[in-house]
Amino acid sequence: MTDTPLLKVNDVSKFYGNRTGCKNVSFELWPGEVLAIVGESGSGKTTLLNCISTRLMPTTGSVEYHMRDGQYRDLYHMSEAERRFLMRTDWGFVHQNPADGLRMTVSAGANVGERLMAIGDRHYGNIRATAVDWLSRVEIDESRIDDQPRAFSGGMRQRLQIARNLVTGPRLVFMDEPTGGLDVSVQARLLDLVRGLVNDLGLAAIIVTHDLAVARLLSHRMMVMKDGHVIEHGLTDRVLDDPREPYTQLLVSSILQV
Ligand SMILES: Nc1ncnc2c1ncn2[C@@H]1O[C@H](COP(=O)(O)OP(=O)(O)OP(=O)(O)O)[C@@H](O)[C@H]1O
Repeated sequence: MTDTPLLKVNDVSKFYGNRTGCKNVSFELWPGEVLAIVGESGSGKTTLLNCISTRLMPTTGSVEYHMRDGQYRDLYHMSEAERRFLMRTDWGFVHQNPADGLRMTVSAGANVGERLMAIGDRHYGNIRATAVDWLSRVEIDESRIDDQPRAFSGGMRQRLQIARNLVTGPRLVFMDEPTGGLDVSVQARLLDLVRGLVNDLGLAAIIVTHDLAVARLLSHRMMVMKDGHVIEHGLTDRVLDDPREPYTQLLVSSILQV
C-alpha cells in the first residue's frame, strides 16, 4: 500500500425525496485495500456504493479519486465521457446478477475481449489469447470460450463477469453482493477465487454484502450501516470479534446463532 489514498469520500449524503438513502458518509480507501459495507436490507449499502461509483449522484458531498497521472479529481465534477472512460479502464463493477454485467447473447470470449477492445486493443490474436488466459484464471474451461453465458450455470456466469471486469487491469472494483443468489458451495468457491485474484492483482475493492462471512473472508476493513448512517467502522477482525455498537453486536450474534 502507498501513503496516498485511492479514494477520498467526503460527507456523502443521498436523499430520495424525504427518505434517507445514506447520510454524512466519509472515509478513505487505500490502494490494495478491500472494504466491506455491511448492514441489513434498506440500510443504505447499495445507495452508497452507487454514489461512490457515480452510478447515482449524491445530494451532497464529494468523492476524490487518485487518477493514474497522480492528480485527484472530484468524480462528480467530471464529464460523463471522462466518467465512462474511468469505468471502462480503471474500475470494475461486479453486479449481484451476472446478467446485469454481461452480454448474455455474445460468446464468453467476446464478453472478455470486448472490454479489451474498448481500451484500444485491436489485435485479434492477442485479444483471444488474453480471453483464454482470463477464462482459465476464473476456472472456465477453454472449450467454453465460444458459448454464450446464457448456457452457463450461475456460478460460471459470475466468474465470467469477474473475468470481464478484471481483464483491463482495473485499480478499483465495486462489488454488489457478488455471491448473492448462489448455492452455498458455489459461493465458497467463488469467494476463494475472488480473494485470490484480489490479492494477486493488488486490487482495491468496495464490497457490499449483508453476509458477515463474506466480509470476514474478503475485507481488511468494514463499515456497518444502519438507517443510512455508518454506525461502526474499523478493521474487519476487530469489528467482528469485538463489536462496539450494540447494533453490530446484535448482527454478529445473530450470525453466530445460526
Ligand atoms: N430509487 C429509490 N427511490 C426511493 N427510495 C429509495 C430508492 N432506492 C433506495 N431507496 C431507499 O433508500 C434506503 C436505502 O436503500 P438501499 O437500497 O440503499 O439499501 P440496501 O442496504 O442496499 O438494501 P438491500 O440490501 O435490500 O438492497 C431504503 O429506505 C430504500 O427504501
